[in-house]
Amino acid sequence: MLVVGYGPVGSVLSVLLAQRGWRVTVLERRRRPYTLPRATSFDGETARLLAGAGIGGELGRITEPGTGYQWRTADGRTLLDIGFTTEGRYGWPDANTMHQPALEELLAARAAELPGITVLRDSRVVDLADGPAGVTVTAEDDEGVARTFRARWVVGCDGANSFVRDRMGVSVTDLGFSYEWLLCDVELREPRAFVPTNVQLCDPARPTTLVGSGPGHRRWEFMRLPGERAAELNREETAWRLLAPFGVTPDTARLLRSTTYIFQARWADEWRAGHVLLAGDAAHLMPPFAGQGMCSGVRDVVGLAWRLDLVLRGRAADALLDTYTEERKAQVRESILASVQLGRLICVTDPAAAAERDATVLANQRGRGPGRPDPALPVTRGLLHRPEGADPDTRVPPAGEVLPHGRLLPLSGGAPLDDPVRRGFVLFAKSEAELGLTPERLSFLRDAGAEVVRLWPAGTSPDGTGDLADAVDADGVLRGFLDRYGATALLVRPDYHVFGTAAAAAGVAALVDDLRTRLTAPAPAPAGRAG
Ligand SMILES: O=C(O)/C=C/c1cccc(O)c1
Repeated sequence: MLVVGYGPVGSVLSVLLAQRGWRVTVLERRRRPYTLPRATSFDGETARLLAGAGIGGELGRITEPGTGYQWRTADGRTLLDIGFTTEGRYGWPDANTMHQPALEELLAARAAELPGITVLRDSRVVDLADGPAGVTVTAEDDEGVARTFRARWVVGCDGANSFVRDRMGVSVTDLGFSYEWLLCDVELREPRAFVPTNVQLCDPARPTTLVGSGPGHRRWEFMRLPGERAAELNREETAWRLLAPFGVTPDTARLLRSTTYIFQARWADEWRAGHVLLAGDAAHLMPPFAGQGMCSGVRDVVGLAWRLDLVLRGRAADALLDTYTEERKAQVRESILASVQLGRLICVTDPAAAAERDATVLANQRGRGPGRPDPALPVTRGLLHRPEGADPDTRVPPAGEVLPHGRLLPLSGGAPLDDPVRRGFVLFAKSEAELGLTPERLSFLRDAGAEVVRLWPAGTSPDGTGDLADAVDADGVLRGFLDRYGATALLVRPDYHVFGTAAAAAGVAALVDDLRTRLTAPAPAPAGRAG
């Protein structure tokens, strides 16, 4: 496996593959880790996915939970007020602010613990050729010395200006929604409270964003006004002048960086061409207003890692990788559209248009403003179970939904068990459910790396084997989820999206058989596929 790019997305992918026993070479063009922040936070579902990369124990140290996200008019009225909880649906705070270099350090340390990951810095990919058996990649160092690599699969996590994407020759859909902002990252010299953590000042005189970015760090973002020159904004004096009204001066803060950045709203139309795949910013870019850029990249590689693992182990056909583009592109498109919608409300510099926006939002408000998109969007197409007779283009809930976090306790009591979903597919079934799984179906599940976990009601202490196959659903979350859908069993994918549910033994058999069919189905027809 070869990964191009060693930002958070490339490192999470490398770790997830190495955890599954694969050798991964990473080619990174920078000589040294990039020490400046880009993303400032990740949501609770992304935190759970990052924990799956083995850094859950350390996330609390490098993050600070966000308390909320408030939008204010120029005269201080509240347009939107979203509270974040520290006990989110996915077992982590809803919003986790961070200093990105700290996250990257954590991931690099995790990668170093694992055998199988080789990170080659100062390696700029200059050529890439796909063939029937795999990909040949050439990289050059700063002196122009070239090295050639061969890999069965290559994943381009090489950012907005992705070489891999360009070489794949895929088209890009660009919504043309783009503004330039000045980003000022500061380290505060003294602790200071900001309530809520994230604020949008919807002032047409200067749309401004204030966000937390991890312990001791914050970011201010200032929109470039019509007629204002980027070169003027890019001066350090400008940053200090704009920060001063917020009490941020050289006496109170250190300016880590100030730079302008033009956000965009676009996605690659194909994320796979033959043995080459895309993830993260190489595949999509979005405005920052819902805090979903990096989170989407992490979701990409979580969805990719388990698919690649099954394909590499010969348990799934290559065609499974086409469901990656199908699912992720649809999800990311929703996140981009939602972020653009927020951006259209924020990036307003005409006072009359701003007054009209304020009046409209306030009139419609009744406690609700323009909503933050639910970060954990369901998968709506791709690798999902559809009961017999169901419309093949329609999702049947809860298929596709993201499973909430449920604490599992060992039958003998004691500390919660490690989350089994991190390791692969899991068939969760109520302890009293008749599963009727034949040895042949059980053997398919085992070969696919799937576990079967019988869920006992909270408060019970039944006799059992005491292993992971039996667990107490400590807070009733998972059994409650099953009850909501009238199900006795559910098959969840390694990315926590529900594959499907069943209400009786026949349904469980159908669920397992459908998974097998979908994993092993060959690609329909090669026509029209690049690569
Ligand atoms: O986490 C959120 O909901 C929003 C984060 C955000 C908003 C605006 C600009 C940013 O850089 C981050």
